[in-house]
Parts: sequence; C-alpha cells; structure tokens
Amino acid sequence: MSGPGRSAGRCSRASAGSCTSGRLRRSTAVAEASTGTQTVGASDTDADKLVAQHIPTVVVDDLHVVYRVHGAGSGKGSATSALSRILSKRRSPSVREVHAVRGVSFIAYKGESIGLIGSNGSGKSTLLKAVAGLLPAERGSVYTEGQPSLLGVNAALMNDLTGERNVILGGLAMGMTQEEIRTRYDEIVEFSGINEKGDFISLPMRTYSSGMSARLRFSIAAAKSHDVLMIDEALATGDAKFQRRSEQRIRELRKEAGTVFLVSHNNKSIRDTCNRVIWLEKGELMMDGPTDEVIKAYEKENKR
Ligand SMILES: Nc1ncnc2c1ncn2[C@@H]1O[C@H](COP(=O)(O)OP(=O)(O)OP(=O)(O)O)[C@@H](O)[C@H]1O
Repeated sequence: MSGPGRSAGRCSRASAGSCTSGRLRRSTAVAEASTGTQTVGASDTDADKLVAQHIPTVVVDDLHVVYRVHGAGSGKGSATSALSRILSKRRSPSVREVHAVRGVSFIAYKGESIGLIGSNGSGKSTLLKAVAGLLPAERGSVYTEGQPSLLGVNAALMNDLTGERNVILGGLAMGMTQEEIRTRYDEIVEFSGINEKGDFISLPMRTYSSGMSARLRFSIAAAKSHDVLMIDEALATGDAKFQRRSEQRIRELRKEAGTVFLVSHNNKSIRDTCNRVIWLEKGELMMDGPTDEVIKAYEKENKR
C-alpha cells in the first residue's frame, strides 16, 4: 500500500480479509462528473470469481467526517452578514459541527457491488464523497486503487450546453479520448433513451426533465469501465425500463473488474445488483455482509 499515512496495521484493522494489493493510494482525487431480477449473490459469475481473489480496491480505516456549519443558529447566515463580518473583522457567531461519519472501517474488493443503506441522514452520501476525495477525513484514512468516480444525480454537467456537448464534456472528464467518445457516442445516446421521443440530444440540458438529466448522466458515466464507480441514488429518477437497463449495466461494470458502490433506498434495486451491503445509522456502521442477511436485518429493524 502506498500513500501518506500508511501503516502496517491498517488493512487488518479495516475489516475481514487480507490487504494484498501493493497499489492502493490515499484518496485525494476530485471525483469526475459526478450515477431486474437477476440475483447476483450466489451465482458463479466472473465477478464472483474476482471477489474470491480478494484484491482490495478501497480501504476505509476508522473514518470520521465532520461538517462545520458557520453561522448556524444565529439567524444571520446570509451573504451580506458574512461580508459585513469579514469587513468588520468580527468572528463568525457560531460554528455547529455535524459528525456525519463516525469511525467507519471496511475493505472493498475487485468485482464487488456494494449497496449502502440506512435511514435519511445516516451518512451514506457523505461516506461516498469522502471515498471519492471530495470531503476531507477528520480522522482515519481512505485508500483507493485507481480513480474513484462519483456519479450523483446532482452531478454538474453544463445545463446551458446541449446533451450532445455534455456527452463529450462528460467523456473527457472521465478520461476518455475524443476518439473513444466518438466511437461510443451513439451507444451512450441510445442507452440514455433521450432521443426516444424526438431529437432532445441537440437541445440544452436545462430543457430536460430531472429524470432525463439523470439518465444522460448515468449513461455517460456507465460508458466507461471504472476502477471504483459510486452511484448515489441515480436509479431512483429513471423510469422502470431505464432502471432495469441501468441495473443490467451495473452488473456488467461489476464483471469488468471494478468495484461498484450503490446508494439506494430501494431494497429491490440493492438485492438485484449487489453482492454485499453496508448499513449505516447515525454515521456508524451497523452491519456489513452478504446482501440478504443485511437487508433482512435492516427490514426487521424498520418494521418496529
Ligand atoms: N453540506 C452539509 N453541511 C452540513 N451538514 C451536512 C451536509 N451534508 C450533509 N450533512 C449532514 O450529514 C449527515 C449525513 O448526511 P448524508 O447526506 O450523508 O446522509 P444520507 O444517508 O446520504 O441521507 P439521505 O438518505 O437522506 O440521502 C446528516 O445529518 C446531514 O444533515
């Protein structure tokens, strides 16, 4: 393992399994353009064979993430009051800390598709952002193999540019060459289904519905195999047909040797695409294990 802050004990502390890779690096990268019915758990797929090799892609070690909210509770959080404070050199009236992730540790392996579940505000998105290098760790460490890509429904492509331009922009942001983008362009547009009801790809993205934007973002991100792909609720916005297609693509990405993280409140999506689930509550890791086991425990807890 390489990267600052490495220590011999880290891998074994993080979770079960051994840390055999010599290529993991500490996560500092800024994420790129921020995204059935088949059961994956027990089948003898290529992805399952990869998982069995135990090649780590992400090591999260006792991770804590804290947000600091300036001006919280004072009722003076506006830009004008902040400017007046700066000019008068007064200190911010109050800073509230939100401890969003508390001591989470796990190791993700090549070929795994990991669902992140938990109630609203339990820290799922924050954990993904920290793994992507978008949020700093207050304490603990994150090591990743390769470049993690966070695909969120709020990921910023350029709303004033056409869908067509955004496909190119998103492709470049993910490290594809112009030639690769040209080759895959038709495939991306077709997968997104944006043109099913007319020539929408030549219109600016601001004219798209939220579902259409999410579909295009997912299609761009899914056009490339990722070392670590993190998808935050992207499937929730597409219609049923698109969801099935996306789930199929997630299974393929998993086979293409990467690791996929999927945040979702839809337990069926998680069951259909993930072989492992991490359950968070109040920023703490409640359970980490095979999909069926964790979802069963989560559903039992939520029936109370
Ligand atoms: N930018 C922010 N500033 C301050 N606090 C934040 C910020 N973003 C999230 N939080 C807080 O961090 C905690 C975890 O939020 P997070 O969005 O990670 O939860 P989540 O599990 O993804 O929730 P959901 O299922 O509702 O999307 C919450 O208490 C939330 O209020």
